[in-house]
Amino acid sequence: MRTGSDLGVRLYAVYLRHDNPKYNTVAKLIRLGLVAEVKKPRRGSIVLDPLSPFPVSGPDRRILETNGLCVIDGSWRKVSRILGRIPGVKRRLPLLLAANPVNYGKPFLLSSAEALAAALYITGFRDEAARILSVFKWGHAFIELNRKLLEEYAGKTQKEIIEAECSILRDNIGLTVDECSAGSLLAVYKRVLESYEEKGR
Ligand SMILES: C[S@@+](CC[C@H](N)C(=O)[O-])C[C@H]1O[C@@H](n2cnc3c(N)ncnc32)[C@H](O)[C@@H]1O
Repeated sequence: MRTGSDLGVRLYAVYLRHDNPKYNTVAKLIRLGLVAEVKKPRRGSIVLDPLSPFPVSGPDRRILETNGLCVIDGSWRKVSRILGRIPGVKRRLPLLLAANPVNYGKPFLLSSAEALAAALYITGFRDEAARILSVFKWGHAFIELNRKLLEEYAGKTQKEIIEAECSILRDNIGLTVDECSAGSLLAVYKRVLESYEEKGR
């Protein structure tokens, strides 16, 4: 079996063990040797944090190649408080929809496996993204559901990705041109996260 280190990108997880390991996506990826568990992110690695103002973008590929990619796996109720204290090159993902059975169709907040796969896809590691998703029964649905969006973001700069997200949100939730910026997108995503925290997912 291929391991995290021969996927082409080193994948890491800070695994906080907040939920049932039977249903946890990172627990499975660690078990299969596709992701290495770490106590804190490796120096210089990209850390996936939904509250970063900066989206993962094409030029991040070089950082992934040299320093790897890290996910912080915990309960959505607790993880936002913890994320702020974790060091690293923080990146959020652009707008995508979850395809896992718990949150199917819901925007922005993805399972750890989906988040890793999305970052890999956007930075041009499509085979690696497919490999990560292939170990879940529902994994293929993530790319199918998000193919158009992923293609729109893949290889683009942060500025281009923010523009793409703004036009999607303008069409779907009526965000106005004046409002649309990295900061206003972050405010939208913060509200999404707060609603998850309230519902206790
Ligand atoms: C909060 S944990 C929940 C994991 C879930 N229990 C599971 O089994 O996969 C999900 C992690 O994936 C990453 N993630 C998910 N959605 C993201 C987004 N929109 N932007 C950046 N990172 C995201 C973050 O590291 C986040 O802490």
